[in-house]
Amino acid sequence: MRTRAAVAVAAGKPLEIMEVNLDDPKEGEVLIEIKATGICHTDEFTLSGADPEGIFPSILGHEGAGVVVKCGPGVKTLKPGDHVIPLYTPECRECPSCLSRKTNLCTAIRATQGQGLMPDGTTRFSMLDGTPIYHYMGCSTFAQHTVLPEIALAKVREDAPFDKICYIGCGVTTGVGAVLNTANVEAGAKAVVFGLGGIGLNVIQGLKLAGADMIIGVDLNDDKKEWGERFGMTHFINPKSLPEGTSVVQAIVDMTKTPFDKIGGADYSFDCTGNVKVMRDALECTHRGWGQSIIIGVAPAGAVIETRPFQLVTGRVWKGTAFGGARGRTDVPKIVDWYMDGKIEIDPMITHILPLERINEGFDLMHAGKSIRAVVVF
Ligand SMILES: NC(=O)c1ccc[n+]([C@@H]2O[C@H](COP(=O)([O-])OP(=O)(O)OC[C@H]3O[C@@H](n4cnc5c(N)ncnc54)[C@H](O)[C@@H]3O)[C@@H](O)[C@H]2O)c1
Ligand SMILES: [Zn+2]
Ligand SMILES: [Zn+2]
Repeated sequence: MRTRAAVAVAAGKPLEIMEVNLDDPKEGEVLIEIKATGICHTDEFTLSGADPEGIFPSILGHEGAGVVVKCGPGVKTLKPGDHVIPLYTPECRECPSCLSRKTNLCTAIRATQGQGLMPDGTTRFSMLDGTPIYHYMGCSTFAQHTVLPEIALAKVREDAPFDKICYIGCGVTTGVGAVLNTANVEAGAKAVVFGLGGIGLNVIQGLKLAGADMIIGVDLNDDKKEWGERFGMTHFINPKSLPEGTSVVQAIVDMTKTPFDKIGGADYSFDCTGNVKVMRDALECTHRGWGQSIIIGVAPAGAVIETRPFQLVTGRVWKGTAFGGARGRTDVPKIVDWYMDGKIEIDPMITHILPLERINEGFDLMHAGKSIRAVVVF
């Protein structure tokens, strides 16, 4: 069939809207119609050329929601008409990683997904002249129709609006999941969130859901204070506004001290900036003996994190998380329920809605720091 897509023709170039060929789903694959897709920072990272694994031409996008149109042979758990959210972290429930119950990083299709291919090693998309177009993060949601393996689709309830729940395909789950799955934050905790963008705000609402007492947000942009407070942040620090000689680490340690606990430090911290210097501060502002710091941000190629080993010897823990530690097919439908039940918010974070033809404006808004999430609707 033919469908409409925004194609990333080369690194650093705007996306081009064009008609493309899309082949039928093969064994274990499903063809879906995308109804809405968010534009995430990671799409921008790849489009800019900074992603060493970026492949072109490709169809980017990994934060979508849509409807099943056609199932390939052997598909058992989905049927035409089902509402689904594509998963860049699939859940096969059969591989060593899935069976370990210790990670969400399913390895069933990892190798081909990283090469922009379906599990059989070929692509379903091509240009009208036959040139293959690569898949992206196994999802390629910047197309009106796309093909995914069955194990990379979460079936969700049919009354949930596509233009909101698409955000659960990455940003919401990453932020909320980092709190609930990776850090396992307990009620009463003191936590710090570095970077109050589309991910950090979801960490904040996850912390509120977990019952954290103190939620400190850190951002270089003062406009983010109001955004953070909107979702439950209790304190804000702009590192640029601290008194001369006070580090952000010292400021956080001081804020978290009590008459009983004169050591101070956060119980949990989250990096949502991708800056390795911020990651170090995030570790070092946590409490001696038990503080945990979770890395969510994606750093530039070749960047390394550093700290003194003594920080870990004295009980601090450094962790990272992908897709918020969520097992997609199991957890994503539950997060959709939380949204529909009003336990988490999405609507205010969708700051812009655009038609596919204007998708490049969504990237411009992100560069300018003007959007939390821009969503493309088909
Ligand atoms: N681990 C995962 O599964 C996963 C999933 C999605 C996104 N990400 C990554 O998460 C990061 C955040 O994504 P986003 O969409 O929220 O980005 P964003 O651009 O919307 O937000 C980043 C925020 O960090 C702030 N910031 C930048 N430098 C800072 C500094 N030095 N100190 C304090 N604040 C600073 C910015 O002002 C901005 O508000 C990105 O690196 C993205 O690639 C990771
Ligand atoms: Zn993303
Ligand atoms: Zn698996």
